[in-house]
Formats: sequence, C-alpha cells, structure tokens
Amino acid sequence: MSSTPLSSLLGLAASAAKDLEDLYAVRDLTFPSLASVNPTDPAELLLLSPEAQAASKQIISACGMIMSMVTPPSLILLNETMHYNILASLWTMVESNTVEIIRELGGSGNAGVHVDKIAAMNGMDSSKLARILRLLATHHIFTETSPNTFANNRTSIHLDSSSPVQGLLDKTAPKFEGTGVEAAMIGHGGDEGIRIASHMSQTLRSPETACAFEPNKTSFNTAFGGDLSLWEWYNLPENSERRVRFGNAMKSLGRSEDAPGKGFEWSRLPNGATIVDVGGNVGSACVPLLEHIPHLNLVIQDLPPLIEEGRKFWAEKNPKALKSGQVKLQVHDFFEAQPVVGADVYHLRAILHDWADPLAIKILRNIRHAATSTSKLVIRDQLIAYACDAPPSAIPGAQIDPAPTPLLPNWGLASSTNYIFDIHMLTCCNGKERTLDDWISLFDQSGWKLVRVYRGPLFAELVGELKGSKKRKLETPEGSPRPRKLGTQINRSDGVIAERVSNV
Ligand SMILES: C[S@@+](CC[C@H](N)C(=O)[O-])C[C@H]1O[C@@H](n2cnc3c(N)ncnc32)[C@H](O)[C@@H]1O
Repeated sequence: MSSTPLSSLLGLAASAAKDLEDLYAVRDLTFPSLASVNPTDPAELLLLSPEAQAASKQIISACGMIMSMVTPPSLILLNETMHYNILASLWTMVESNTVEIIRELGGSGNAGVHVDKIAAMNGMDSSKLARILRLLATHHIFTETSPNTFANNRTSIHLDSSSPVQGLLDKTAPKFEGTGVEAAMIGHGGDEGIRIASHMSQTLRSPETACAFEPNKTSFNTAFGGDLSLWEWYNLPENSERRVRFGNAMKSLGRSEDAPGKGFEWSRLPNGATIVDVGGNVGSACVPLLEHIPHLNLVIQDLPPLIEEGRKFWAEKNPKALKSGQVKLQVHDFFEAQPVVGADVYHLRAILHDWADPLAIKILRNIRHAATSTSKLVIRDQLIAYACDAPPSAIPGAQIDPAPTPLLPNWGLASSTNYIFDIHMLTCCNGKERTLDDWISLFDQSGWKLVRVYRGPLFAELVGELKGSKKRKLETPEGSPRPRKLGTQINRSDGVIAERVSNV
C-alpha cells in the first residue's frame, strides 16, 4: 500500500525520534521529561547539540504539519484568533512572580502547590489564577499535578529569576537575571509587542504609513503616539525600566544560540585582535565570546544610556577586563563615521534587522569606510528562507538543509521564530529579517561581499569582506568626518574620547 502524506509525516517524526533516543542512549542519558526543572541538566544541554537539533527540527516540522492536516480549519483559525491570550497569560505569570512563588513553595515535578497558597502570596484571585495556569499547562508550560494544584516544569522554570520572592516583592532582588532573562523578553512582548502588533493592520493600510520605511512611521508609532523611533523612545528617562528590560531580553537571545566557535572562527583571530560590537547594547553578546576566547579585545558601542548601563554590567560581569581596557565601552551613533579604524571584526548582532534597506546600507557603509582589507564583518541576524523551493546558492554555508518531502522546504514550524521576528521588526521599526538574496544585495550596495554563511539555531552568521581591491585607501563617508589613523584619539562633539584600541 502506498504511503499517504500523513503516514509519511508520521514516519519522518518517528525516525527522527529514534535518532534522538539513540543519541541519548550513546551518552547514557535519559531524554528530559516535561517535569524536569534543571535547565543545566546534561540531558537538557544535549538537546541543544547540533545532532539533537537536527532531529528536533524534523520532529517539530512534521508534527506541525500533521496538526495542520488533522485539525478542523475553523478550529485552527479560532485558536490563532485567541493566541494573544497565551502571551498575556505568560506576562501575568511573570509580573505576579508566580514561577518564583511555586519554586519557593516546593512546586516541581509531581509535587504541586495548591493555587490558594500561590494566590495568597501574589495577591491574585485564586480562581482566576488557576484558569491562567491551566491554559498554560495545556500548552505544556507548568503542570497541573492534581485539581487546582500546579508545579513548575521545564519551560516555566525558564522564567525563574532565582531571586527570593520577598526580594522581588520589595524590589531589592533582580527579576531579570539568570534564567529569568527569558521573562524580560515576555515583558517586552506582553507590554510593548502586543500593543504594537494590534496596530499593524491600521498602519499598513493607512495612506500616511502604508508605504513608509522610516523608523518613526511604524505600528509602534500608531500604538504609542509621537514621532520618535522605538530606540529614541526607549532612551527617554521615563522609559528607563523598559529600556533595561529590553537589554535583558537581548541577553535571552544568547541562550538560544550556538556557542561561539561553531560558526565564525573567532579562536583563529590573532592574540589581541579587536572586535567592535556595533550597537552592542550593554554587550551581552560578547560575554560568551570572551569566556570562550579570552585573547580578544572588545569595543562595545551604543547610544549613551546603554553605554552607561554597559559599564555597570561589565563592572559586575568581568571587572578585570573593564579595568585593563580589554573591554571598552564607547558611545557611538552608527549613523556617524565609525571611530575604530581597521578592527579585525565588526560585529553586529540583531542590528540590521531593525532598519529598512537605505538605513541598513548607511550603517554598513560607515563601517566599510573604517575597515581595512583584513577586517571582517560578522552579522548575526535571522536568515529567511522562502516557504517554497528556491535556486541553490554557491556561497559556502548558505544552502538550507534540504527538508524531506512532504515537509515545507523552509522546515515549516521548526523555523517559525524567524518569520515571527520578521513581523516584529516590521511593526516595531520598519525593519526586516532578510532572505539570502536580500543579504547579498545589502552587502553589495554597501561595499561588502558576502563570503560565508554559518547557520545557527536562531541567528545565522553572515561573514563579509571588503568588496574590490585588497589594498584600499580610506574614503570619507558622505557628510561624516574622516576617521582618524590608527593610534589616534578622536575628540567627539559629545565629549567622549573615542580611541583606537591598542594591539591592532
Ligand atoms: C536589537 S538591539 C541589539 C543589541 C545587541 N547587539 C544584542 O544583540 O544584544 C539594537 C541595539 O541598537 C542600538 N541602537 C539603536 N540606534 C542606534 C544608533 N543610532 N547608534 C548606535 N546604537 C543604536 C539600541 O540601543 C540597541 O541596543
């Protein structure tokens, strides 16, 4: 009997599940259960390995398609219509410290905590709280161990700040630390994101904004008013809490990424090589880099409030590196001339996706004018695949793994995060996640050549070299002061001395 699409999909999921089980058997580990509450358990960490990720991708993709095939379409649409309630529920759990309360009352595995006890500590109505927890438990976030009794599980525990509840209540303990950084992303989504998204339709259809690509003509502007871009708005004094929360949300992205070294070969950079993290926020993307490759020098650049917060962050994280000058924090607006000339690597994580092409090109051109022939550009952003077959690419690493039929060529739900981010960038900033064709064109228009792509679980790394001749005279970007030569200091108008780091 010939196989049907449904049985082919089930077969794909089953064979990948067998691969996963074999991987765990070889390592003598048990596959993590949903009740596991230790994110650093070796069994959890193995699930992040490339072999396990490949198998998981096939299972998620196949199961996603199976669900779409067997669920009545009207129910699919009804569920999607109300999906925002999941985010709203998660945000409520974050703000009410419910995860930490359950942890302190001993709720994990099969040992649940009665909702009355949880509600007594967070001041919520216990019947309402139970309904929220039950919705999330139905989505495998929390477990209802017996009627109205709930425990943390492998997903909810990722919202745990590890802080004592009393400290959270009197605001003396940090909320967005440790595994709790994921909670910061939920705060960004639940507070700003959901409100911005609800203004998308109006913004994309209104004659004033439909075809606009400026960063201040977005759904964010329709939702929150005013004509500041999201970044300018975050830097207003009254938004400092949101800005700090956003910085913590960015830290959570690192947890979904490959360890440094799986992609761009940072370890092959010479001793004392200089990495400039352009738009680095407080510099959280660089923390694992320095942990794995301690011979690098880092210059983290961002706008003034972030640089101030970055100094505090590094003073705590790695005071030695800050004191010795191995880590420097530098105020720099990336629409101005890049002050660090001839760095080994200019690194931009989650930056270009915030900007439409003309502005992204401006950012890249400013870097290009400061780069020398040995400088590399390393972009970490999402790489969008078409949801259909596309011509192959000759750029090393650019080709997406072929998905077995009948899976979607972009691996369907297994790569859904990329497309969700794309729309988030659209609504927040008129930015975009880019296809390979988009990236090639963007590099080309800004004087770079895309030479290598490394695909990671969340971000791809796109490596660029200067386009054209190997030896190149430094050029002056239009309307910007000419970057100084190596070893000189630049007295900026804002009083900051931007200096060329040593060892380059
Ligand atoms: C999405 S965040 C990425 C932060 C960081 N690269 C990371 O991955 O954690 C974008 C960053 O760009 C910064 N930014 C926005 N406009 C900027 C500008 N004109 N010059 C420098 N940084 C800017 C923001 O302050 C923010 O930290």
